[in-house]
Amino acid sequence: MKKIRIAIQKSGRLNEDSLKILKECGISIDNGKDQLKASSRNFPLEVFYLRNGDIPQYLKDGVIDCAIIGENLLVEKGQGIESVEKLGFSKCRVSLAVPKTTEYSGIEDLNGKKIASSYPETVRQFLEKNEIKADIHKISGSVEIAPNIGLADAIVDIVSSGSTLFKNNLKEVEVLLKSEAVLAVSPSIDEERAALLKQLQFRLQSVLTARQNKYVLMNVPEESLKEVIALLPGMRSPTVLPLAESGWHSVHTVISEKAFWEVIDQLKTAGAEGILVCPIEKMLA
Ligand SMILES: Nc1ncnc2c1ncn2[C@@H]1O[C@H](COP(=O)(O)OP(=O)(O)OP(=O)(O)O)[C@@H](O)[C@H]1O
Ligand SMILES: O=P(O)(O)OC[C@H]1O[C@H](OP(=O)(O)OP(=O)(O)O)[C@H](O)[C@@H]1O
Ligand SMILES: [Mg+2]
Repeated sequence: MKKIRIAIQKSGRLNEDSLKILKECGISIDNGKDQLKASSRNFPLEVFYLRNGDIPQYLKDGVIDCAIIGENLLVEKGQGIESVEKLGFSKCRVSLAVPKTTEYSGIEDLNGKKIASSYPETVRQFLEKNEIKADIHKISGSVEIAPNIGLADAIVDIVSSGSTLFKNNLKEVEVLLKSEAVLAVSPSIDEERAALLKQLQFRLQSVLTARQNKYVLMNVPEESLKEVIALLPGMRSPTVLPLAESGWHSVHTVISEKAFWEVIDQLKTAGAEGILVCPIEKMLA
């Protein structure tokens, strides 16, 4: 039986969360230190530990079937590679920044300027779309230093908290794209492995949905029951069980975390007490 070959980043921003999500999918990986390839004991899967930046080419060549990579790389190097699942971690944006002291009134200001970036293709597409003629200077790291040493007038790089820009006296003026970790698939995946990919996706979806939802339990007096149930944006409808003390009920439901914080005060006002919020491990459609 064939195994599906998945690439994850060897070390860096994506490594830990990629291994974590596979583990939550119930996939155990025999992971020796400094190993570049490992197999799963309980799922027909082989893991290849590679540089994030090299992964799109491996996918195109068909030597791996799928990978967890930053979505931004698909714009840079991923023509023909499909992203089949957003994974919700490593959220960032690719932005253009200029020195704080530069007066910036709009994209036209970039005409004739020099832009340093590790993502030249992303910059090229952005300039072409906006009909700007500027020089692109490719550097592979420490991009934020470029304007300070006179190498460029602007930079395009990844921004998350913005603290690297801040420390280098730069300001973010354009967001080129937003990114998060995704499951990307080789255009030449075969049928047998595509079926395994579907199984993997099903597991990933159940983990991702579970992460976004909470199991909520609360005690509700008889007179508040109708009002509380009306407030709950549940899946189908909540479970209502009697408490040992008469006139009281235990109400159980699943709520998306965001929605929960919106209704919590209303639930308390309506008479709900002893509200417990528990994580869900898996949620199957
Ligand atoms: N500061 C950040 N916050 C959130 N996500 C980030 C941040 N920096 C990068 N990322 C995301 O994580 C991915 C991997 O970034 P990282 O810097 O670890 O690797 P890389 O520079 O692409 O390197 P390599 O090719 O060496 O593996 C990026 O493509 C991007 O999608
Ligand atoms: O907005 P912030 O939260 O400051 O994050 C942005 C920084 O994070 C990334 O670098 P990373 O730390 O991955 O180092 P690298 O350049 O060695 O990849 C990116 O290249 C920025 O420099
Ligand atoms: Mg980086």
